[in-house]
Amino acid sequence: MTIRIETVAETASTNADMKARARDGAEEGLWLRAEKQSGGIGRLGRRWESPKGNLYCSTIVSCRHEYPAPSTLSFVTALAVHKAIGAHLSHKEIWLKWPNDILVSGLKICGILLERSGDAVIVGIGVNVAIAPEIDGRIVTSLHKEGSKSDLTAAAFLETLAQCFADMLDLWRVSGLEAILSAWQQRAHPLGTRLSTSGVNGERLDGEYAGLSDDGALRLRKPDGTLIEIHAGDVDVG
Ligand SMILES: O=C(O)CCCC[C@@H]1SC[C@@H]2NC(=O)N[C@@H]21
Repeated sequence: MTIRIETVAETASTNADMKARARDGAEEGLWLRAEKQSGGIGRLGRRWESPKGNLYCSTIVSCRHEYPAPSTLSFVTALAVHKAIGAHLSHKEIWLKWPNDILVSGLKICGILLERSGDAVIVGIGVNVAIAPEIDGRIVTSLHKEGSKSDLTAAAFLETLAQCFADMLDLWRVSGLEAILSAWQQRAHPLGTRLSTSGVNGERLDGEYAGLSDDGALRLRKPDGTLIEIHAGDVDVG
């Protein structure tokens, strides 16, 4: 796959732009990056603060029935971001948190948003490179705060990320979901970590992390010992 990166100074949302490009026949390998976004979109209809200094980018993945389910691209993307962050913060503990969060020093450092567009999936990634804006009232972190080179730019980080993403996409297509979920679980916070989940209907459930199911659902051990599977929603550590 040939990687091609296009950068604009500002747009509303790189995901929205990539959807339009997908309708015009954009091909895999294309990445759109904006130096800032005026209408960045987060998961569950939230806003994504997008000041200059951080990475805002989107790419496109074509899906076919012989590949794993499109929704599992969230694990592929999280693994790619994890690897790219590891390349710039080699001495830090970097954990994956279901469904597609990356935690550095226990704090959120990026956001991933997958959107369907016909037979393709638009993968949107925001990474706090230089600035750590408050996300939903939570303290978050950035690559600079965690000790990356202070001159690391969003553009340079995307060069690393686009290659990591191409590698993980290959693993997903060639070795399948089992290999991806196994790699994901090796990089997740420890088994037994206390989690608090909020489902789509707002219902909260507390329990301990007990790994993933074969299709990528979150396994949660409730205080009474029963095991449940979570297929959608948000998860907090602790
Ligand atoms: O809520 C989240 O955690 C996901 C945030 C995803 C933000 C990225 S920034 C690049 C792309 N364009 C958008 O409008 N959103 C995604």
